[in-house]
Amino acid sequence: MGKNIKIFDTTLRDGEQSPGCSMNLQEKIKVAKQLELLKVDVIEAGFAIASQGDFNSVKEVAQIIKNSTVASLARALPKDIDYAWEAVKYAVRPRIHTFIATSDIHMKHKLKMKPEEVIERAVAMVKYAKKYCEDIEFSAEDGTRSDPKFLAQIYEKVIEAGATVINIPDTVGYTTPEEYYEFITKIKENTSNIHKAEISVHCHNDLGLAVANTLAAAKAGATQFECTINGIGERAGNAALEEIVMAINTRKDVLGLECNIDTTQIMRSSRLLSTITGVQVQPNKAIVGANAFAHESGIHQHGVLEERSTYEIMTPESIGLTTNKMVLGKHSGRHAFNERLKSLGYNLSDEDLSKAFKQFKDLADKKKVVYNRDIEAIVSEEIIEIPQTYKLERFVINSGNVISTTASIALRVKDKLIEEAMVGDGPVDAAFKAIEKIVGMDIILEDYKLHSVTEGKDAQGEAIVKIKYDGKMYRGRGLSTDVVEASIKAYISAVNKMSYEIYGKDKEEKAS
Ligand SMILES: CC(=O)SCCNC(=O)CCNC(=O)[C@H](O)C(C)(C)COP(=O)(O)OP(=O)(O)OC[C@H]1O[C@@H](n2cnc3c(N)ncnc32)[C@H](O)[C@@H]1OP(=O)(O)O
Ligand SMILES: CC(C)C(=O)C(=O)O
Repeated sequence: MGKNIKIFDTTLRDGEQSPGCSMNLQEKIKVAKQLELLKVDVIEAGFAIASQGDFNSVKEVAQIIKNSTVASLARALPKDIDYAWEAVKYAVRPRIHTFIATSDIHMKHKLKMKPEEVIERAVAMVKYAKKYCEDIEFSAEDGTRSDPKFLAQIYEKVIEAGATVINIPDTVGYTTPEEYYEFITKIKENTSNIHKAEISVHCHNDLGLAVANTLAAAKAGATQFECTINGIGERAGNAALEEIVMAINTRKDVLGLECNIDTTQIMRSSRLLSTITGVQVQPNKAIVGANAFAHESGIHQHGVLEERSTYEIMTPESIGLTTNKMVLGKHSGRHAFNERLKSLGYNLSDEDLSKAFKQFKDLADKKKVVYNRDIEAIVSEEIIEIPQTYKLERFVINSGNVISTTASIALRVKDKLIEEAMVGDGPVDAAFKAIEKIVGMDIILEDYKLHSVTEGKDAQGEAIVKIKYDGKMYRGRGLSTDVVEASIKAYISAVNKMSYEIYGKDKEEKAS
């Protein structure tokens, strides 16, 4: 059994302070319901005095949420506390969270208050809030840049006044894990009644240390972690809930912690928030980024296919994903490629697999990601058993809006290289004419279609060509990121079918 950590989610308050992340009432309710499903211990639903909208949101969330404590932030001012209470009083478990800055820089320049006045105000406001509500959290804003002796004094007094939770925030994301651990330890040593309150930490990510600092604080005795979904929040954001929680669960052995979160709701929570705010998480974001459970390199893919734990320290299922992702690209290997083929219903012989794999690698050199449709296209080309009587050796297109288009095509027919150049109405027409000349037969082009088989600028173009000869129709298909090449390949593929049909097995001799 590890030490139980309470998860205090402030997505709806500090998270909403992220530029571009404000949410309306309905959106806040949706997020709050999801946070309840996630089983967070505390939902900080807003800053009730900030606006009528924030007040209404905190109040509605307080009315709806049954299983989590619902808190509102309040400055150390009676009017703020009145608003906070008016909004949270409907909750099954209401909390007023009041704060005042304690660093010299904030007291002098922002509050314009002396340290004694700050202590006096903090105590008075905790007492004021306590008249309304049993559960009072007190935060010393800019805690980590405050004098720890002064902090110990203020915490001692607010606990005496009735604070049930004391928060030691790293408001500007300034501390480091070891320093934070020592800082909290010092405060504990100098606050005689600290055992009567829960110690909370609230870390910002200005140096990218928010999660590390939060976890280090647990060692010093913190039992409440403040965090947000996707790590949103003021400036560089807050400690990310999903990272904290998965660290707790995955490294129980070293951290010795546990929490009540239903981790299978993590992905859903992350996506809901992104959908609502329109702010997507970066692909390489820990836990919830699109690449967090994706493998592209052959060596990794092979390892994961053999045994997932070779490269996955947690399962995708544990955060609510159905599966990991094998991304096929230029770093992928044969194992992953073959696995994908099998999942697509193809069981290729070793020889066919080698051919298809070579084509796949060639394609992957040109495209960032190779999709299932690309693979299907490659395989259906590879497994065609029609002999390649005519093979494309090279082509050159000379085109422009002030010259006639010329296509020069070189085809290998057995051991001969035959090259022809023709003028046409555009590159495809010219190329088809040049091929027809090489083949030396009166071929009728019945149909020609071109479309993209995958997405993006680097999509593969698929050309379908239907030719007619002697009353019979032959269909060919060509693929390439270059649409002219796709068209030429399609035409040659149709010609090869025609040639096979006409000349039979000794077609190569006859055709040449
Ligand atoms: C670290 C944090 O994340 S703290 C939370 C930050 N979040 C927000 O500020 C979002 C919501 N804020 C707001 O909507 C507004 O700032 C309000 C409604 C709270 C206050 O608005 P205004 O009255 O217009 O004041 P304004 O924001 O310009 O200035 C802040 C005032 O609060 C005072 N103040 C700041 N913190 C505290 C505090 N903890 N306790 C008491 N007073 C405080 C400042 O000294 C300043 O006082 P002054 O107006 O007498 O000079
Ligand atoms: C109000 C406090 C907890 C805060 O948001 C901070 O210090 O960053």
